Amino acid sequence: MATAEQLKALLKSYSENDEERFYAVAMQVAAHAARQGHGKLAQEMRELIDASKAKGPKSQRGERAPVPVVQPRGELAGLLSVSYPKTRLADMVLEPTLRARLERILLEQRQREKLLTHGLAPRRKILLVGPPGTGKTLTARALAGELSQPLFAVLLDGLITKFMGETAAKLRVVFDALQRTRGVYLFDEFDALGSQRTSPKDVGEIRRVLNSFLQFLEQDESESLIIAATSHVELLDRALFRRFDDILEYSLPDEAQAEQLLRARLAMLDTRRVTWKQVLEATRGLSYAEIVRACEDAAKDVVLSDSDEVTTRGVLDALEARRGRQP
Ligand SMILES: Nc1ncnc2c1ncn2[C@@H]1O[C@H](COP(=O)(O)OP(=O)(O)OP(=O)(O)O)[C@@H](O)[C@H]1O
Repeated sequence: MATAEQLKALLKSYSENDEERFYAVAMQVAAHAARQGHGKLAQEMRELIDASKAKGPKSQRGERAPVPVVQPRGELAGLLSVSYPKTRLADMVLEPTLRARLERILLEQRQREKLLTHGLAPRRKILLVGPPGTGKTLTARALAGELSQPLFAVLLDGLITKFMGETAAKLRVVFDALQRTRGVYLFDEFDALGSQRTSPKDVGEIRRVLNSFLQFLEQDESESLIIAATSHVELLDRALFRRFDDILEYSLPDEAQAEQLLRARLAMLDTRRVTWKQVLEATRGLSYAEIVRACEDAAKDVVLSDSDEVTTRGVLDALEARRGRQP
């Protein structure tokens, strides 16, 4: 029989439409069955997998692909990119206070009518701060997924450099869209916009852009959730902070969080012989994103060597290789 972890991984890859992972886990289940002496069952499973694969990717089988409900057009197309994430908060490893605060935002969003009838406004303007790879973008995806709303990523680079001189006008276009189409709007790498007014690099343009942004943010009474994310909180002008309903801080994972992440990402493989203590020590100083990539590398090595057993050495090497890539 498949292990509980394998079943979980199977269900997760199915719900995320990750066909490749689904087949990989299914093959692991078959291998597991074979090792347990259920050769016939294992063979049947492999045949079912091969038959399904032979039909080609599901997305190309003439089945209806999900049709995006909204697609930015015209001027907006260069300013917003839309996606419809299926991510849930439960997919993230989060420090308990942070999880509670995100759940609070969701609760207020879900109960907005109730709050509004009592003259109360739900939290809507959120600032996320913390080092790269700690889940700020993933949070925006999870909030959109939980609320079944589209995620609009604001293309800040385009906004500032491409339309130099017209940036405030472009910002207005974004805020108009935000009013018209309810969704989760992510201003990622927000520091590009909100750099300190006194910074030497800071010429008039950035200051004007920042001021317009602050004004738009303040005036905005839409139903959309506005999320600004930055890895450089020190670059932000303090004046920005009071315009947000909530400021959430992200940090690198501690050992318990790293373990949760590693176990979840290696769930489709056999990790029974891994010495977690040693592995966890090696995760120190790495971000969630780096640990996830190390898991992918370690898992690929296992699969490519026709095994399903993760070794301590394998994970340590993958983590070390990721650390080597740090700037
Ligand atoms: N808290 C987390 N729980 C689970 N996975 C995570 C978490 N944080 C990051 N990841 C993994 O790392 C990837 C990159 O994370 P994300 O883009 O959200 O980081 P970020 O904080 O927005 O970084 P940046 O500042 O570089 O944009 C995610 O897609 C996910 O695979």
